[in-house]
Amino acid sequence: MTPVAPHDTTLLALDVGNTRLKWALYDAPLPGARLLAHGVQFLENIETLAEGDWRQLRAPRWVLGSIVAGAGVRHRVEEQLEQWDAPPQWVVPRAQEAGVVNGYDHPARLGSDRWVAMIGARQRLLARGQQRPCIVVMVGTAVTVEALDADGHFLGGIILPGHGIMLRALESGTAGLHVPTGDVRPFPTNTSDALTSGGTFAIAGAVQRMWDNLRAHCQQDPVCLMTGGAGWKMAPYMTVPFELVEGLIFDGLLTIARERFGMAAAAMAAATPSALGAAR
Ligand SMILES: Nc1ncnc2c1ncn2[C@@H]1O[C@H](COP(=O)(O)OP(=O)(O)OP(=O)(O)O)[C@@H](O)[C@H]1O
Ligand SMILES: CC(C)(CO)[C@@H](O)C(=O)NCCC(=O)O
Ligand SMILES: [K+]
Repeated sequence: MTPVAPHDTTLLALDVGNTRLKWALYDAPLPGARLLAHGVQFLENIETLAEGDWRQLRAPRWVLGSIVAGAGVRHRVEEQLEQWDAPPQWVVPRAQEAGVVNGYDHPARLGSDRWVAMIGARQRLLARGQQRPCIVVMVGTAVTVEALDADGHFLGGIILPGHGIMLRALESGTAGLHVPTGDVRPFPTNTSDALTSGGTFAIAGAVQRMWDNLRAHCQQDPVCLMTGGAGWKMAPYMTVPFELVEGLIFDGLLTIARERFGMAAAAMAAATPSALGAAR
C-alpha cells in the first residue's frame, strides 16, 4: 500500500455511471479545489485502472464516490482502490444534505448521481448568489431531469431512456428500423433523420415540460443546468434557456466532501499552511 503523506488532503472523487467510470483527483475536499488529475474508463476496462491510470497517481487521503452501477461493478472498483489506504465512501442519498432537501418518497432509493448532481447545482447557484428554482438535466446512458425550488427542495424528477437506449429499443422492437446515425431536422424525411431527431426531441421536449412544470409551481423562471457526457450533443436543440456545465457530479462530490472531511483537512492545513494555500 502506498502511504499517504501526513498532511496530504487529496480527494479522489468517483462518478460510476452505467457506461463509464469518471474519476478526478483534487488537492483538497472543498468546492473550488485544484484538479490534479482526471480520467474516464468504460466499465468493461475497470480492471486496468490500478496498473494503468492510477499507477503513478498520488495516493488519495479520501475517496468519495457516486455509483449507480450494480454491486458487481462496485466490487471491481473497490479492488482497484485497494492499493491505497483510503476506504471508499459511496454517497447514499439522505433526507437532506448540503442545502438540498430530498423530496423522494424513499430518499435512499434516489440514484446517487441524481442526488450529487443536484447538490452540485445548488452549490453553483448559491456561489453566485442565485436563489432560484433550478432544473438539473443529466444526459448519459439514461436521461434525468430534476426540479428544485428556490429553497433547495428537490420536488421530483423524471427518468427517460438515453438517446442510445431509445434507438436500440426501436431497432430491436421493430422489423423495419435499423440504427444508422442521421441528422436532427425540424421535419425529417428519411428514416435515419427521423430516428435521430425523435430521440433528440424526446429529450428536449421532456426538459421543456419539466421547466414548464417548475415555472408554474414556483411562479418564477427556473435556471436550467445541463451536464453529462452527451450534454453537448443536446445543446443545439434545447428549447429552454440552459447552461452546459461540465462535472456537476464532481461539484456535488466536492460539496459533500467539505461537509465530511473539511474540518480534518482544515486542521491538517493549519499544521502545514503550504498544503492548501493561504486562500483557503
Ligand atoms: N445525439 C445524441 N443526443 C443525446 N444523447 C446522445 C446522443 N448520442 C449519444 N447519446 C447518449 O450519450 C450517452 C453516452 O454519453 P456518455 O458515455 O458520456 O454517458 P455517461 O454520462 O458516461 O453515462 P453514464 O454516466 O450513465 O455512464 C449514450 O448512452 C447515449 O445515450
Ligand atoms: C436513473 C439512473 C439510471 C440515472 O443514471 C440512476 O440515477 C439510477 O439508477 N437511479 C435509481 C432510481 C431512481 O433514481 O429513482
Ligand atoms: K449517469
